[in-house]
Amino acid sequence: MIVAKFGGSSMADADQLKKVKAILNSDSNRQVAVVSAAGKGIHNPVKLTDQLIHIYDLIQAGKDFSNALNEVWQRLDAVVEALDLDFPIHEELSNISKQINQLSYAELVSRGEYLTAHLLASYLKWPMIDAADFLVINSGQIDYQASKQRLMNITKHIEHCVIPGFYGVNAAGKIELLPRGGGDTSGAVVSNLVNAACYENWTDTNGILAVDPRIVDQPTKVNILSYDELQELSYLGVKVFNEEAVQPVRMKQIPIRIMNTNRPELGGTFVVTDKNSVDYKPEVAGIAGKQDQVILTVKQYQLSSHVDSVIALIRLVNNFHLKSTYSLSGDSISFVLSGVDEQKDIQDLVNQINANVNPDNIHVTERIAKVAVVSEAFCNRPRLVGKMIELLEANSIPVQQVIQTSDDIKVVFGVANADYQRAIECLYHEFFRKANVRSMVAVNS
Ligand SMILES: Nc1ncnc2c1ncn2[C@@H]1O[C@H](COP(=O)(O)OP(=O)(O)O)[C@@H](O)[C@H]1O
Ligand SMILES: N[C@@H](CC(=O)OP(=O)(O)O)C(=O)O
Repeated sequence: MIVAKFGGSSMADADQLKKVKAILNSDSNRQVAVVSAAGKGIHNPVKLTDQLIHIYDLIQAGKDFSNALNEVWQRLDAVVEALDLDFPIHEELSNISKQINQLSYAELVSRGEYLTAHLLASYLKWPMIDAADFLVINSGQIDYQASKQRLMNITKHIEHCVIPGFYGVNAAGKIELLPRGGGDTSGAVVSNLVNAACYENWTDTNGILAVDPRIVDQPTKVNILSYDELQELSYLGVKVFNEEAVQPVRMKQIPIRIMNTNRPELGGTFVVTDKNSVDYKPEVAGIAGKQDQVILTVKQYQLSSHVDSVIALIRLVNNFHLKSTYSLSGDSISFVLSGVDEQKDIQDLVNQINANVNPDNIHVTERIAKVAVVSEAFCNRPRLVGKMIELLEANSIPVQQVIQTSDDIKVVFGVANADYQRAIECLYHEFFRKANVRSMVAVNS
């Protein structure tokens, strides 16, 4: 059995739903479709989820929300009309309208996936199984045992179904949302619950691309990834696959395929349980990054042997809820921090470190971009990092910091914000464009 998750871009309008139907019908193993709320598309510049959040905000502010609500209704109605569905959309919408002032944030926002799933189910003539009837989420944690039991009870005699992603139900019986982008996690959890042979994730790019397509025009697609590589790239912000969606499928060693709903023939990115079983292994799996990072280096004589100080430092950084990567050497620890909005934050953190750990020295470098290269090859190609630094410096991009994680899967280079784009282009050119030419020459000779 294949679980196919379709992201918002695949559910954006009637034309997209036609493509989804063709994909599902082209393989009889695709028995479960997990869907996100209608996303951005040619006719709709705003995601349905964001439209519903806007309505909730208007209600809370006591403002008129009738126009915003009308836009949502028209959008959904247009799909029903175009596909000639017999789903009672007006009844559903008027039920929601009647109680809209009493709905919680999660109840209102989850109606995006709920209604979108109903539209697809009606189009396919498959049953729709509401995630609120089986997916148990307590404070963000999935209860696999309870969810499996409930799902098995519902699906005993069902061959196909459509399931809305992004939400479930908590112990108190209330709708609970996953974090934004959580549709990927729903698809992964359902794959786990039904022991899927494959988890397909359908989106609007040709798979995982070697770099963000907003930085490099039409980057090459990555054909094969390991779970670790995918997890790292997702953690680094490769938006196409949610970081939290890796673990549920990894637990059961279910392969993942990330594919383009608009170009299914391209085959997408395949995430395999054992990358060693595959012949073609490029040096680098992907490149990702972010600007406006802060590097915080704390120096103290023989720091690495003072475990209490190291733990205290990590805890202090965590208390600030900043996303961080760190590397520890004999006398110092360096953190690359994301999400530092205010100068005040960093000063508070420095003050707390001084008060609690009293180190020899603290050094802060701001306006840094992190450029992260993900590759399983780092562990057996130790000179690869040096080659990358030489390449950047030969292109007049000074590398201010290098952090290599202890699992040898990722190297993060700190460069000036102004050099961000060029650093990514330069690494991409060397490890993907030139590598492609090299492999073509090898094949042809
Ligand atoms: N390395 C990358 N590979 C593929 N897509 C990426 C990458 N980095 C950023 N993206 C962006 O992620 C988007 C897809 O993610 P998302 O909007 O969540 O899709 P969906 O609506 O299908 O769930 C792409 O349109 C692309 O702009
Ligand atoms: N609709 C939700 C959940 C989701 O995963 O959407 P998408 O698959 O379009 O990223 C959101 O916008 O966050």
